[in-house]
Order: sequence, then C-alpha cells, then structure tokens
Amino acid sequence: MTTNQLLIPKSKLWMAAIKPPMYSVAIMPIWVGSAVAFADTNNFNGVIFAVFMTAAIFILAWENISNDVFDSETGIDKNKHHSLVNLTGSKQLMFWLGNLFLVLGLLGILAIAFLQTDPMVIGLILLCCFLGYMYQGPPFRLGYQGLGEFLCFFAFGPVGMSAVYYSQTQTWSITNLAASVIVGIVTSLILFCSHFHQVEDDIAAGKRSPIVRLGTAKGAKVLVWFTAIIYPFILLFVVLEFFPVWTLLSFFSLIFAFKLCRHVLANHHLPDQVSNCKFIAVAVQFWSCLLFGLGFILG
Ligand SMILES: C/C(=C\COP(=O)(O)OP(=O)(O)O)CCC[C@H](C)CCC[C@H](C)CCCC(C)C
Ligand SMILES: O=C(O)C1=CC(=O)c2ccccc2C1=O
Repeated sequence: MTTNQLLIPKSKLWMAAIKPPMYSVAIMPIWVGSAVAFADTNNFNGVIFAVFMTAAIFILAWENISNDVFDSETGIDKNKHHSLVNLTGSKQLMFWLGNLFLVLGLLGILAIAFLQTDPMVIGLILLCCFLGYMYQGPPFRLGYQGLGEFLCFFAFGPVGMSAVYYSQTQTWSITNLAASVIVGIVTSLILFCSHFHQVEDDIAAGKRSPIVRLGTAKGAKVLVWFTAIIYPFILLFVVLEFFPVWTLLSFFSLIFAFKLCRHVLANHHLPDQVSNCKFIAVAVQFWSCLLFGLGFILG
C-alpha cells in the first residue's frame, strides 16, 4: 500500500470504488424509454418498469466490477487506489461477485421476457452486455483502442432504450429512437470525461483513449461540441413534432452543461483538478434525462 493510499480514509476509497452517482446511467434510459412509451400508448406497466430498473442496476454493477477485474490484468489500475481488486486484494472474489450481479440482472430481464412470452427484450439486453464486455474484456478490449464511446452510445442509447420501449409496448417507435440518440450522446459524454485525468496511466498501459489520441486541449473542445449538440437536437425534434414541447424542460440542465465545459476547458491539463469532471457530466446526464422524460409525460 502506498503512502498516498494510507492518507485516504478507507470509507472514501470504498465510495469511490462503488461510485453511487454513476448508477444514474442505468436508471435514466429506463426512465426516458418508459416515459416515451407512456406518451405513445397511455399505458404504463409498473412491475416491468421496477424489474427493468433493478436489473439494469445489477448489470451496471457487473460492468463496473468486471472493469476492475479486467483492468487488473493489464496493469492500468496499478495506481487506482479505489479499484475493487486493489481494495479487496482478491481478483477471484470480484470476478465471481461481478458474475453474480450479471446473473441476477439477466434473471430480471428473463422474467420480463417470460411475462411477455417474447424473447426480444432479453435478446437486446444480451447484446448490450456483449457491447459492455467488448469494452473491457479479452480478446476485444475495445476501450483500449478508443472505441468505448461508440459502444456506450449504442448500449445506453438505441439498443438499450429500444429494449426498454419494447418491454412496455412490444412494438417499436421512431420517437423513442430519436430520444435514444439524446440519451446515448449524453451518457457517452460521461465516459469521455472519465479519461481526462488518466492520460499518463493510460499511455503507460497502452490504452489509446480518445483523450490520449486527441490530447487534452483538443479533447476539451470536442467535449464542448458534443455537450452543446444535444440541445439543438432536442429543439429540432420539437420543431419536427417528434417530441412534445415540454421536453424543452431539459434545457434547465444547461446550468450543469456550462459548468462542465468551463471546468474542463480551464483544467483539462491538470489531472487533480479535472478528475471530478465525470461527476459533473453525470449531473448533466441526470438532469437532462430526468426533465426530458418528464417532458414526454407532461406532453
Ligand atoms: C465500465 C465503464 C467505464 C469505466 O472505464 P475505465 O476503465 O476508463 O474507468 P476506470 O478509470 O474507472 O477504470 C463503462 C463502460 C460502458 C460500456 C461501453 C457499455 C456498458 C453497457 C451495459 C453493460 C448495459 C446497460 C444496459 C442498459 C439498458 C441499462
Ligand atoms: O467508472 C467510470 O468511469 C464509469 C463507469 C460506468 O459505469 C459508466 C457507464 C456509462 C458511461 C460512463 C461510465 C463511466 O465513466
């Protein structure tokens, strides 16, 4: 254990390892997809919603635990004090705990498929899990090639939200597809932000994250563009009458979007300062999606 590690209280390291705010990424696609389904059909199945939400949390727990397991094999997390493998000292234990969460999550989704006597939802979620595995697991490790944001976009956007919409309606929707583009982009922003403070460790481990590829200064500018792009998109879909006008409520999240962009533009080259930017990005995702979904219900 390093001196640095000894200075940080264990409770703080555990909270950093579990990352409670990050679970917003699992909750919001379920919220928005179900809200679009309600707006389209006037129907809402509370049991399916609750089971899907719980299953998504379990699946995200698997993704994060197995990320620490796979990263312990490449050496990229050797300075990450809050890696679950470093904290517990047992890769095996974390591997099996992760798998247990995956099985619990998939059992929930399987229950929905049985309830609907239709395998579509489990098929789509298995695809999401495969995208999540390709991000970090051998032999793919596509996150190490800088492709994580694409996988993230499809898993939390079009594929994941189609599964949510289908679980409520057993049909498809163009409106939901358009909404999933917004959710996919805003979720991928979080992943993009998570690389700024890790450039040195990433280069040492051979990970070519988008920020390693672009450099932090260009990365900060790309972040501003991708944060800014979601608002004109929402406006465009409102004008085209795909989204109800109430979805413009999501513009209140601009407060956090400005905060994120200002913070990253000023601190992109300072790892200690910029390391919290992914949690500002979580606030952008949480508020934009919460208000966006509310807009569908009010509309
Ligand atoms: C584990 C993820 C990011 C961590 O990345 P990194 O290794 O850079 O972080 P650390 O510094 O903390 O080590 C997220 C990866 C997301 C992945 C591309 C997609 C996951 C999909 C989910 C498994 C499925 C979600 C289904 C949905 C409907 C809830
Ligand atoms: O630990 C992280 O950095 C992330 C964990 C995670 O589950 C996730 C999910 C979707 C987008 C980004 C992220 C992370 O950045």
